Amino acid sequence: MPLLEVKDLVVRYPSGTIFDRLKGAPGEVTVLDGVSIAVEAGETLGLVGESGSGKTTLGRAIAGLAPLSGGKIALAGDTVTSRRDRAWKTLRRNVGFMFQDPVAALDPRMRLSSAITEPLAVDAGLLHPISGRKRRRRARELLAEVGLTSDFADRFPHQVSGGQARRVTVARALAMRPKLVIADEPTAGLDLSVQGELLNLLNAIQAADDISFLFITHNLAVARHVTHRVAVMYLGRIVETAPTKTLFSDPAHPYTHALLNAHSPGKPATRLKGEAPSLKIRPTGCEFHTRCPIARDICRREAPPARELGASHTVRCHFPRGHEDLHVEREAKAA
Ligand SMILES: Nc1ncnc2c1ncn2[C@@H]1O[C@H](COP(=O)(O)OP(=O)(O)OP(=O)(O)O)[C@@H](O)[C@H]1O
Repeated sequence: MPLLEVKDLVVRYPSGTIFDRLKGAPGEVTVLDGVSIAVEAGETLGLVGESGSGKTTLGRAIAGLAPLSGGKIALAGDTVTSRRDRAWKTLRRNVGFMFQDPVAALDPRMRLSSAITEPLAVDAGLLHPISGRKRRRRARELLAEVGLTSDFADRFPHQVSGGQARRVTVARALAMRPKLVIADEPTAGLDLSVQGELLNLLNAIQAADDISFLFITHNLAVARHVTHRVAVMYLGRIVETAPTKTLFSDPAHPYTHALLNAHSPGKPATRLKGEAPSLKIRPTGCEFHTRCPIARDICRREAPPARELGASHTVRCHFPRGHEDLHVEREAKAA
């Protein structure tokens, strides 16, 4: 059984004003549309895709920070389908979240010892508050775990560098001794040497405690370096999942292929051709057909089901690259 299993997850947010709704516009936008992923204990699953594809929303939903409109999240066998479930609290405890912007995530008036141990205080609640002494002791332990000296406990967020702030967010994510850490763009904005140090730290933490990571990143070179498997998101859906080596050597989905081409090693990253459609007006059939170089009629009509291409390799495409035998089957069905 995987540590984390997400099945058919749907997240919708209210959208538009009441006047838009009176004019017939939909009152909500579907940000995640039937997402399924699994993460094994001690595994790092990368989550890649263009900006706006829903990566952060998926991370937040798994950490219990976004409303669930459908589907389920199971962590170590405990299933959550809504915030009212008893297991939701267990989920919050067992999933640590490293926010994308560490400086914005830390309260500028809060000393780092309080910021790091805030999840403990929130979990303990007002009825059984955790003592200040315990919090300071745990803060010192956590600072040591992320390679910062205990004098950081008394500092404020503006008194630390970008790399140190990232370490503070790692410490905070580890406060509850989670089984899974969601790292949202953990290396963004860091220079190469600091990036390397942070990745080494995450690697050491994983090796010591068998923690699993969901590693959200734009940086495909980093994803290739640190992940065991990668899931590719497009418009709120997972379009391909594969072991990292397979994904980079034999991408099967035309979107994955385009994404890798836009991020060729040694060249500056380029934007993909065409604009991603709005979440409010989802294309019919395959969501990628409006930008896909090989789209055919069936792609405009029918959403492709998830298909197994090999060990842990799944794709949602009627005509996966390198699997022409499956194309024949699709074409015969279309005819
Ligand atoms: N609270 C919200 N209410 C309405 N729409 C939202 C909300 N949160 C996210 N969205 C929308 O959901 C979509 C996906 O956003 P999300 O931040 O999850 O994408 P992302 O892939 O993480 O992008 P980035 O890489 O830029 O962080 C975006 O169109 C965003 O505007």
